[in-house]
Amino acid sequence: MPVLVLLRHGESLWNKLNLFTGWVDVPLSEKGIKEALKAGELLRGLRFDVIFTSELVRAIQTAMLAMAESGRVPVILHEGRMGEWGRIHGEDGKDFIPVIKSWHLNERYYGELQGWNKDRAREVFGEERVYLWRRSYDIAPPGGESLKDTAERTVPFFRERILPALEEGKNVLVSAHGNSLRSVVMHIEGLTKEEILRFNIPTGVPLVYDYANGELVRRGYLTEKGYDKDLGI
Ligand SMILES: O=C(O)[C@@H](CO)OP(=O)(O)O
Repeated sequence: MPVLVLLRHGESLWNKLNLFTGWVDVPLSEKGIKEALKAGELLRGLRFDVIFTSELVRAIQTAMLAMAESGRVPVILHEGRMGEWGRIHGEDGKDFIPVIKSWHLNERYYGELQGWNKDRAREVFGEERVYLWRRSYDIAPPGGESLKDTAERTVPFFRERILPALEEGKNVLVSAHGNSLRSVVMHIEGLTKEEILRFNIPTGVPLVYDYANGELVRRGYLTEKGYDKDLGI
């Protein structure tokens, strides 16, 4: 039975500084690197056939680090000259996992909030307003994307690229972001606008689904103690 794993990147250097990040392309912190390696350890029993990541380095790093000790080598499929010159020829190079990057999986574009400290933003704009910008379905931060706007690019990508891979029987890892993954989970689980307000995904904890008879069935968050089915909403 094919498996879908959704993985929010480990802590980034801007998560650590409590700054709104969005499309600002910052790397993982040391804690984030450890979280990614830990996720990889937990996922060791699964053999992934394809990996999808956003175009942002924190998601790419997370996927690569998680796969570091998997016994197989994740290889980014670049386009253009990089793609031509990076082609694999020898038989020995066969055991790789294709990594497909797409901006469709990028974090919500945070517009004018990118670079603001989250506590400072609450002081200036008020607790309630900032909460709605961050967690509501259709209230967009100034100049940025609401979750609904984000879903307009993540969900078609999910339908057109990720679901077909599952239908082909492939095990799929998706390494992306808090809000881009919230929009995907909202779609998979059919969450309401009220439920999505309360839903957030922890960094570096794999959320696992089984794909059976055209349906995704939640196995839950994979932790050291096993699976935890509770989405916390
Ligand atoms: O800053 C961001 O890009 C995101 C994820 O860290 O913020 P939020 O905590 O509002 O989801």
